[in-house]
Amino acid sequence: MQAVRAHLIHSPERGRIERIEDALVSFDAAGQIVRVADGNSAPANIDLRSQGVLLPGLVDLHIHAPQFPQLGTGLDVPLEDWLSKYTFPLEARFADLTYAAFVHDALVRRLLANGTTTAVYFATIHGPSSLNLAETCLRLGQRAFVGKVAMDLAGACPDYYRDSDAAASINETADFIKAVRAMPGNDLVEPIITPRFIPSCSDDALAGLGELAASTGAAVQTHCSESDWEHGFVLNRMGKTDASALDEFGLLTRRSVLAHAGHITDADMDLIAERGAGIAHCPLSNAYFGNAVFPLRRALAKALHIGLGTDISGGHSAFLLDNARASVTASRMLEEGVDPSKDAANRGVDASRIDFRDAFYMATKGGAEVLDLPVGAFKAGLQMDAILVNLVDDFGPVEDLLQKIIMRATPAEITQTWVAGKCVSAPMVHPDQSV
Ligand SMILES: Nc1nc2[nH]cnc2c(=O)[nH]1
Repeated sequence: MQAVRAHLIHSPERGRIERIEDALVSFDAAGQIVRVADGNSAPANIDLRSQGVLLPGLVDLHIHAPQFPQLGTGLDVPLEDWLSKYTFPLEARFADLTYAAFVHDALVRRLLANGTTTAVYFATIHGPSSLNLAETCLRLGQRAFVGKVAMDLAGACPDYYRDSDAAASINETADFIKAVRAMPGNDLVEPIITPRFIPSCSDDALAGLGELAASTGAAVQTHCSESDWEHGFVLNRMGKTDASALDEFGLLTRRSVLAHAGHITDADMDLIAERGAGIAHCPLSNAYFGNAVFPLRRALAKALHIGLGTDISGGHSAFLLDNARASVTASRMLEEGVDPSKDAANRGVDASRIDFRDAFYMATKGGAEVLDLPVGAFKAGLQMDAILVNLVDDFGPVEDLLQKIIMRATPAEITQTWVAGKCVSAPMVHPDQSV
């Protein structure tokens, strides 16, 4: 048993923030929290009270690992052109395992340093590079879901970057699920079935992957109603929306993560809520590719499971808190409207704003709920996944600390990252002093 003494802030339920001054968090060898008690109730192994405040680790629901090399660039064209101009050529380079391993190592270290304790990844179409990403997460101690990307539709995908046919998409995904589950000592990484999006997959591939989800119980991730083009393309091909088509293919389950979902209808929201599927809200990426602002508050009011995603590299930041604050900003723009030539009364959508409390919940416990993972708060039975935040230039009352962290903390102010009871990143600590 280990015990960490620290000041804590968490949001065990949406809308409720709890600050616990001087707590003792005790956890077992598997990282499971056994007790949260008063700071002086028992001896501590580590005392972090003078070094900042401990928050639950950040849960990033949507990352394209192979797009890390182009982070911050290429956002000058719409989604459909961005894929063929920049993204497919870059992802195709991951056939080279040496290159893939180099990028994966850099990315996972960067995300851990930025406080991402749980990451949901799209890898590439290649089995070996996808498995290398899963191995990298396990080696560096990041909790993760990793998906080998399935995309087989000739004409929609370039010949140099696609699965040879539907059977290859299905069989290679099945092999990948087995390989990840068989990684020695794997208690952190799960495979996730990953049809890229409906436009790049044949009906046969989607149906086969849906059957695989049922037979393996694996989680599912895909893009859903992301942009006008994508939403319209699916309506045209399927005669229905992404959400209802995914449902018919068996791909809309309690274990599904739908990225973006900016154009879902009210009926889609009801269906997603009924299935218990979750949404990865990616406000930075949506500003470039989404053509609209996701009606987040309306979706939260329907009790959908919603967390946040960086969408590296559709979003230009590898720091989830940049998306937390962007979710607040985007909601304010939706509420107020964006076109000053319209009069104020008709400019925006009433009752759309969220604030830092909702953003904090989505970045932590909300993301955990989407994944049905025992993380996201400090409570007996949950895992000890946490970040130590040491805000510099903090002069105000302690009541404002969380708001300041959510709205303006930098990656450098995240000074330790803990996953499953182990400190896996302490970028500001000299190796000689590491815990
Ligand atoms: N943002 C984003 N949307 C997609 N839709 C299909 N592929 C992608 C991708 O790589 N990024």
